[in-house]
Amino acid sequence: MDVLQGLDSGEKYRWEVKGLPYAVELPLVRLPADGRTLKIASLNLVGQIRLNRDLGRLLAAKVREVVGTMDDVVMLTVVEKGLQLAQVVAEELGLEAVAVAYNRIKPHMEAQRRPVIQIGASSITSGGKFLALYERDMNLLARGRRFILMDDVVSSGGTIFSLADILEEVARQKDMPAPVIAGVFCAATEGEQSPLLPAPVYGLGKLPEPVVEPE
Ligand SMILES: O=P(O)(O)OC[C@H]1O[C@H](OP(=O)(O)OP(=O)(O)O)[C@H](O)[C@@H]1O
Repeated sequence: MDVLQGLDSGEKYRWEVKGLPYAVELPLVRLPADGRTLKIASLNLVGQIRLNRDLGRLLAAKVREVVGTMDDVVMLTVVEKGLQLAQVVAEELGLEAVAVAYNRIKPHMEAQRRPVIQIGASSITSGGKFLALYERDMNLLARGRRFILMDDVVSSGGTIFSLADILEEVARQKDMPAPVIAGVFCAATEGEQSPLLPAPVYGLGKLPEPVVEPE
């Protein structure tokens, strides 16, 4: 069964996840990266209702197993491709809200009048980017004692490092103790994970190492 319904053309990677009763046929795509071309299996969960639901339920079970009670935990996630997955996980865990890092400062954040944190980041797919956190999410994070970081994919770890930096900055601005990250959760890890990541990474499945293509 191809839950992506064969809507992507071209070569595919068959992605299998323990506990998921079907494999997912991911398109292999080529990305520009520092003057090179990287070939990756593209997991894009945007708009994939069934896949987000099924992966989200599995991931929520993993969070419960690792983190235990959620009473003191706030989830921090990041736009764009991880957001629908985070929604399902949060619903499964009974959370009323999660903190979200946006990819830019937006007008409704009233950055001239209210606190906003913006930091640089990078990811395998986007290269250089920005993450922005605004007042409401800063205040939500300030209620946490432990934190979990949630994304669809962890590859170079650049996005996760920047989410951890955001948490540190919230702690600094809110005069909180150093943040305790109880785990990093994702649908898939890609390639080898950096040993410097701020917490253990719990992925449901693995994506193949990106391949540098010859010029
Ligand atoms: O471990 P990394 O190398 O940081 O890669 C993983 C990140 O890259 C992708 O996001 P992307 O930057 O493409 O942004 P988007 O989700 O807004 O499209 C993905 O959704 C993760 O957030």
